[in-house]
Amino acid sequence: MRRAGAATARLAMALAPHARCIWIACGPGNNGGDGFAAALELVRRGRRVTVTFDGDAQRLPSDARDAFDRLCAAGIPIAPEAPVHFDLAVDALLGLGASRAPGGRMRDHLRRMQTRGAPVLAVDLPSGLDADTGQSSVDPGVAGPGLRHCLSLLTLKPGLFTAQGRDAADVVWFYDLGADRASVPPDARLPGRPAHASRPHDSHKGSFGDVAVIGGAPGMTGAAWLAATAALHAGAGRVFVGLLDDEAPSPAADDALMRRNPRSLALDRMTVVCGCGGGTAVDALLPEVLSRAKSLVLDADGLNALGRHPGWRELLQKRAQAHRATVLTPHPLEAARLLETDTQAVQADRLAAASQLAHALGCTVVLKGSGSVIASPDDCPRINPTGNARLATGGTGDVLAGMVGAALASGLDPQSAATQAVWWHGAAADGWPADRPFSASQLARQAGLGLAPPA
Ligand SMILES: NC(=O)C1=CN([C@@H]2O[C@H](COP(=O)(O)OP(=O)(O)OC[C@H]3O[C@@H](n4cnc5c(N)ncnc54)[C@H](O)[C@@H]3O)[C@@H](O)[C@H]2O)[C@@H](O)CC1
Ligand SMILES: Nc1ncnc2c1ncn2[C@@H]1O[C@H](COP(=O)(O)OP(=O)(O)O)[C@@H](O)[C@H]1O
Repeated sequence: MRRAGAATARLAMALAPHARCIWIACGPGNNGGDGFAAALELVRRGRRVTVTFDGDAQRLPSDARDAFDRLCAAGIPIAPEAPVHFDLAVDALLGLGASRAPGGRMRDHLRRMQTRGAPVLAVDLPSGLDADTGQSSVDPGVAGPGLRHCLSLLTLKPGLFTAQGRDAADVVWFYDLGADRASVPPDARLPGRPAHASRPHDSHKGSFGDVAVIGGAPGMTGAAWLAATAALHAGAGRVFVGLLDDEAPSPAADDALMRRNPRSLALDRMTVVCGCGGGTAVDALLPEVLSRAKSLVLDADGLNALGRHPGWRELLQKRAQAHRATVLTPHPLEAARLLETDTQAVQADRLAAASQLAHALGCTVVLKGSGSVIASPDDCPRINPTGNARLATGGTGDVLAGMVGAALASGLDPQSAATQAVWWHGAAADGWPADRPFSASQLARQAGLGLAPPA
């Protein structure tokens, strides 16, 4: 606890070096104890603190009680009220032990921290955030840049990076408390920037694979063109578009895209991206696609078709037995349909939902949304750390499907292809110039990414 307190104090001083008042809001458990220890350290270093305590000193766990006693012995009072002005707030109300939504004075304190415009540093976890799932019992609201920080102790928690976690925690710092946890298996991994490998000079378009996009039913052809454009810009060798609307004209998209009758495609030799704007028309082709595609990305209406025809899931299992790569890219509603549940249940535990689907269907699953989860049957799930709410606009999922297709076509295994494509897709949105309008069609042309070529 002393180490946690000292680390919190150091970070507080770095975040607000000229703070005239640091408010430390302490709760009834060891998270509060970390707050007491931080307050003591800050006072030792000459900082002015106001400490509030929402709990009962007689019922503090022993380490927290020690820290509380040391604070009292140093003559640091517990303030009856939160300060009117503060330059930094330290949220040490609830950490891992939060068992219900904060109420009463604790809730008022959290609201005060969120609305005063001063930065907030949460110790270990933002109060009310579930460490495993990223569900928050407190509305995290929206904060400006640099206003929310979380110092995660001992381990990084999955909930900081998915669902509501990214809004609640925002900037995540990590201190391992000096403990060696190398032997503890992780619940999830955070992928870093994928390796940037250059293409060998001695390569040709056949070296990077063929992608065929099958989708684009009447009125929805744009989705298929978006996926195809993204696949092309992401580096696929050749990209074919098999529209389900025979009559639709080809837009003035990239000239390099090749239009084909979807029934004439050599599926066995291609990476097929199926479902983008497919409507129910995709149903007529899906069994053949599932049976024959060399590798497959199933998105949108392809996933919905699978929900309507549970018998076709067997074809996915057969693909797995034949070691044919398959990646499903559901958003939470599509995942809910496949799991026969609702969106709320999927969002309540995104890691579990993605893993359950991956196991049930024997393929890699990308559960999209803030902190996309990538799960494969026999691998630790990944939580993608890139991306932002710019992506919350129509068509960006089609772009992702095309990017995953290009990555698979280049020879990457499904888990790596999905992880790398999701990473670059998010990174493109993160690096988007503030003065440039964002749209899925613009994004599709930025899909040129650092996808590593096959080993
Ligand atoms: N190995 C560890 O577990 C470590 C724990 N540390 C700290 O200890 C924290 C966990 O401590 P605790 O397990 O004591 O848990 P917390 O400090 O999160 O709180 C648990 C207490 O809060 C009460 N409580 C739960 N929900 C409440 C609500 N909504 N309103 C009011 N009271 C509520 C519980 O009845 C219990 O008394 C970590 O988050 C971290 O800050 C760190 O010092 C580092 C090491
Ligand atoms: N708030 C957000 N933060 C990060 N990524 C997001 C956010 N909203 C959407 N995305 C990403 O944008 C894409 C949207 O996909 P999807 O919902 O299928 O849209 P569409 O069907 O319109 O193409 C996904 O990759 C998703 O992860």
